[in-house]
Amino acid sequence: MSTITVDLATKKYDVKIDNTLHTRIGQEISAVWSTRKIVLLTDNNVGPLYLEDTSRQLRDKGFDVLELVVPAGEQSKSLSVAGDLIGKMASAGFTRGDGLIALGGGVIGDLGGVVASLYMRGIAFIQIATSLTAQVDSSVGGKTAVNLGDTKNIAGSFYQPDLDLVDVTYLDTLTDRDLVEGYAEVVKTSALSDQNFFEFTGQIKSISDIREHAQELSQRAIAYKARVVMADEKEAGERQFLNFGHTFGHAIELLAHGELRHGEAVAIGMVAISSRFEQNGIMPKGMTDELLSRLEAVGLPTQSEFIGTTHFFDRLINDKKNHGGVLNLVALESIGNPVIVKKKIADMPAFMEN
Ligand SMILES: NC(=O)c1ccc[n+]([C@@H]2O[C@H](COP(=O)([O-])OP(=O)(O)OC[C@H]3O[C@@H](n4cnc5c(N)ncnc54)[C@H](O)[C@@H]3O)[C@@H](O)[C@H]2O)c1
Ligand SMILES: O=C(O)C(=O)C[C@@H](O)[C@H](O)[C@H](O)COP(=O)(O)O
Ligand SMILES: [Zn+2]
Repeated sequence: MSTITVDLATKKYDVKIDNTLHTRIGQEISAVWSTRKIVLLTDNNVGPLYLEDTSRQLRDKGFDVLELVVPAGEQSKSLSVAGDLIGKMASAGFTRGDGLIALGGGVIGDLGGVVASLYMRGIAFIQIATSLTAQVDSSVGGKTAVNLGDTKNIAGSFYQPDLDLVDVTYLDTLTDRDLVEGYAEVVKTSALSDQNFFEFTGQIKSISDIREHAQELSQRAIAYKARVVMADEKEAGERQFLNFGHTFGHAIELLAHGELRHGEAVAIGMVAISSRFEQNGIMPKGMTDELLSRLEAVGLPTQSEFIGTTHFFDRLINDKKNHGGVLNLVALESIGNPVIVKKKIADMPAFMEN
């Protein structure tokens, strides 16, 4: 088992990575939580696969489990779904000393984090990450959020879990499309992190390579993300780097109205911003091709007809790196050396053309 500790000013928790954790859920959770009422939140894809066994393990340790299941997919990251869950918890008599466990991918983690942070102004929270996106990225670092209309992650909080369990065995039941989506975040992290990690993603040539190396990819991605989050929990500075490809990615994700997964949109966003910065001399020649080869090797999309449209530019205003009409865009001076480049939103159409 490998353990990466996220040590923050007000909270310290472990991310445990091991392929036997799914058999030891009760043991791992009872080691950090006293017996209490628990919401076990999942979606209707993960539920039929893992809810019964997870619930049983928790009950065997004396926890009182309320299973709550939402429809799978981004649509469940909404204030109305969060409100519905909070209502169900209140009806079931949940109190401040109780807890919520998110058993699922990034949607369940982000939604569960919002609910845990709002219920009675905050109850204890644990993540069991079942998708690659959740394992390599979303379950670590405490960003929680729901979407509102056509704005992505607009309502949320920084709310750290007490424990994060990452077991790659769960990926056996994940579809290739959902696996590959998560891999886009791994490519992102490897480029931000260091040459050695970037060379490692350069050796991943197929979906079966991702599956074979999932645990090492997770360990490396989590180690990098944990370091960044420990240095800048609330995204005042270097945590913005984790948003590489996301300013364009989130805009494309929304304009695609559910046709693109988050990671797919991020793949397109990384390529689009890199090729602009490469042409402007901010990123070195050849780096966009390096990213492209990694993304294309596993079949990720790398282009979108939405880029450069009026709707696309309109969406940039909701980026959290928009400070008074100036965007903090993430570029890479070299692998392992991300930088922030400031651009006025009003100048973005010209930036994309020249
Ligand atoms: N908080 C963060 O730091 C952060 C980071 C990255 C992404 N995100 C968010 O995460 C979301 C994307 O995450 P995702 O790709 O995990 O999406 P998701 O949670 O929708 O999971 C993708 C699909 O896989 C299914 N699934 C999950 N685990 C499974 C398993 N083990 N077996 C079978 N099916 C399984 C889900 O039911 C869903 O249909 C987006 O909303 C994105 O904005 C958040
Ligand atoms: O953890 C972070 O910080 C990230 O930015 C990770 C991203 O991969 C993730 O998609 C995040 O949810 C984006 O957040 P937002 O602040 O741009 O909404
Ligand atoms: Zn992301």
